[in-house]
Amino acid sequence: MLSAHPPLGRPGPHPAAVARDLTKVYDIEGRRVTALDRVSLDIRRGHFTAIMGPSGSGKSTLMHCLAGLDSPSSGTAWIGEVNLTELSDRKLTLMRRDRIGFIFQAFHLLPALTVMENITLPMALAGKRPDPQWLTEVITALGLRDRLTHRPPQLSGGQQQRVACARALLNQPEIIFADEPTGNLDSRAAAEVLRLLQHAVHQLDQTIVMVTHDPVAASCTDHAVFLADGTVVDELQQPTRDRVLDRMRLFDATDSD
Ligand SMILES: Nc1ncnc2c1ncn2[C@@H]1O[C@H](COP(=O)(O)OP(=O)(O)OP(=O)(O)O)[C@@H](O)[C@H]1O
Repeated sequence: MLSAHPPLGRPGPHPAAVARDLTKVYDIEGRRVTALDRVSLDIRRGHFTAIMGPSGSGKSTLMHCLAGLDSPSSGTAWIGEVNLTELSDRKLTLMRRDRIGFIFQAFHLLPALTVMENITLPMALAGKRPDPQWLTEVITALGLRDRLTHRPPQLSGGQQQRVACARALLNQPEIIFADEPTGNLDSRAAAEVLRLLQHAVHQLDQTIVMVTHDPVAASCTDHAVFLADGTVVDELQQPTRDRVLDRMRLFDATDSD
């Protein structure tokens, strides 16, 4: 299960996740669609990484392969030292449950459960008890102390996404994958969720990978990776909104060529 992967040559601690030559080809009624074409990438531990690119560029496919939600046609994905492509389905399920956190655009909370029950459910299903001190810290950091007995339908979208963030953080996963986490929120609620994700990375040492279309969201990250046609075409360190917008305009220019 443990195997070394070739380093991309960057300094720093062992990456939280690694892609090497990840390729994903879909076959739709005899028509082959290459969603990922030999993508190699290191996700740095303790960093906030954005995955950006035009619609259909392969962002979700890359995230799903890195998170063990989908299997590549060829190439390898690691979480820490574990090669996902060598895991059985059962071990992959345990890996996702125990070591990976997820935040989705549509929150995916259970409406009949309270906020507290939603936050603690994944750990309860894994037969684990949260560390009480950490639970309090997460609930406080996400501003949910007064909401714990509420149910999701009683909350705004921003509040629901904060519950989903708390649920993802509680297990202290090695890495959190967030798929358009601000896609359903107005700009104020989005800014709040992004601030909390930044806080989780910089104060709580969490690693987060976020797929986003939004240059403002990308500007909250430490590193933006740009995909086009299933390949990595650019990366920006400490991206600002304007630099991300400039990069996105290049895609528009290429599209209209
Ligand atoms: N299950 C699937 N079956 C067939 N083709 C797929 C499947 N999932 C994705 N694709 C194709 O793979 C390519 C990449 O899709 P993907 O969803 O990863 O892109 P994306 O960058 O996340 O797009 P968006 O920003 O619109 O969500 C697209 O051409 C898409 O049509």
